[in-house]
Amino acid sequence: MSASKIQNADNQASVLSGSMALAVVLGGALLLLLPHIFRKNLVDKDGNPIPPGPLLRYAFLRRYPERALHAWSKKYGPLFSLWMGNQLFVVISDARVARELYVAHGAIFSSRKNYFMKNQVILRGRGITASQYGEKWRQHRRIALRPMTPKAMQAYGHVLDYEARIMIRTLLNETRHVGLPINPTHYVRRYIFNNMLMLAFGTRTDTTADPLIERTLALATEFMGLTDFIEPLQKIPSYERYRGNRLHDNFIKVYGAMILRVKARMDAGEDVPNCLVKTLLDTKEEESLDWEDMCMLAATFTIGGVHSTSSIIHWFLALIPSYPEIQARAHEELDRVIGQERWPTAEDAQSLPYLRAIIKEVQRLHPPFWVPTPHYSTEDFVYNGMYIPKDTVVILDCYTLHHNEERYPDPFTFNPDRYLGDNSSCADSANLPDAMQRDHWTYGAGRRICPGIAPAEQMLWLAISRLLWSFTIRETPGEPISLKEYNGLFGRTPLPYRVELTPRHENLSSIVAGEKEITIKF
Ligand code: HEM
Repeated sequence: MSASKIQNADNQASVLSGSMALAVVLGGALLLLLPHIFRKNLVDKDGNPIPPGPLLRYAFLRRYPERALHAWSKKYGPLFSLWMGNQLFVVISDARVARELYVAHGAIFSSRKNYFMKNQVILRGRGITASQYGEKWRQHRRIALRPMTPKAMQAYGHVLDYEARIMIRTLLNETRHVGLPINPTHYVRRYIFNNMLMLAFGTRTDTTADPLIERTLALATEFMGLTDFIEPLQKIPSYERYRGNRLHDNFIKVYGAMILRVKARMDAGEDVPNCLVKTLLDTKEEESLDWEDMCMLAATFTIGGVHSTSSIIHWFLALIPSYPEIQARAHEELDRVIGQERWPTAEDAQSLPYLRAIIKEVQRLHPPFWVPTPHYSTEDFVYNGMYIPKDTVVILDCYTLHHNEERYPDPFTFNPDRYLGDNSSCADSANLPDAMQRDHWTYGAGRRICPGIAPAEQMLWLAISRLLWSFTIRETPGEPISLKEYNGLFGRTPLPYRVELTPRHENLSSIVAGEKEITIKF
């Protein structure tokens, strides 16, 4: 063999050994990566496997996560599992399974994962919503529920009534003075925000331009937007971590200042209405509450109520112009039962079944969250031969639950008729023994079910019944409202829109006139 041939053969051999080494390295890397790419199928000591689910692991679910969950539920059934990184998720898409796990076995499925961002950095284990199941959560929830008992809510009746009047009056004035059409966002948010301020702090804002509204809503939006990121990065300083710490400090600063103002009013002998903060100040020694407990409770209570409740009113206003025949039926019921001389009050709810059905149907088709706050399991459990290990995140797939054809025939159609004959409140409906009879799952389920259902239902009733009594609500010509798109990954509000509000009664101005806006100075 000539010297040059030998040289070529050597070259080829080294190229070959180079590519083999590369293949070995890549193969090794792939082997190491496989467990991070594909699901792990765990089994318990009796051989029960975890619920079936997709083959791959996911870092996160993109926009419209409900669509992916719905598709998977069709493929894998009403209880499936999903790996998000190294965390096992179990997804419930059926009413009976939801009741079995969340209600019948609530002692196992009522905790929260100790998420880094929301729980550890921002709320520091406080504020009910992110607290793990246990004594502190139980104690804080019991305290927060005090201003929302049926008796306490009766005492608030006139407050909610008053705020609904102010909302309609402001809308009427704006449509008159500024001209049509109108973006309802500010008005609806302020209505709910004032109610929440009364419930939490015994105070209100007297103008839509009050900077307090923007400030606290911005904090709430930031809270909802900040989520966890990859675990090793959580240990090192990062911008996200800085934002979480800053939000914690801002909660203390803003809500702490508001608590101190209530205290100053109480110290000055002012008759502060019953509210969460008054309860906290009165019982802080007896309940051993520290300053962070108080600030975080006030913050999450306010945040919990504002976005969720106002989002449903937004969806109602976005939706109703597309259904003139449904709006006409609601107007007919209002004219027949209430008439023109007065407008609906809280006491009229039982006499207006079609209106109540509309509100339930809006909540079914457009809840503020398709995936309510996840629960976390604290013991191993076997359901129907499927193993749910301790430390599993459990989520309620409300999109699939709310589009179940057996429970809601023709589920994608907005059809309030399906709720005619359902006289129960959402709170009572959640306690029905047959989960398939429950109206909807918008408020979650089990021991962590939303504690604010009673005020939320009353706020929704007063707002929606009075909007319908007062106005004909139409889409603005040339500005179609999207009912498919929405803002937010976890919370859902419609994209910004404007509607035309045409007063239905000559005496509307005199009905909403009268009382001056109350100013309560902090
Ligand atoms: C229409 C309005 C509302 C909706 C749709 C709603 C929905 C929810 C949902 C789905 C949960 C999670 C339930 C679960 O973990 O299973 C929740 C929890 C919570 N909500 Fe609401 N909510 C609303 C209004 C309110 C109001 C008005 C308040 C306060 C007065 C409030 C305070 C809370 C609190 C403190 C929690 C945490 C409960 C816990 O973890 O134990 N919510 N809400």
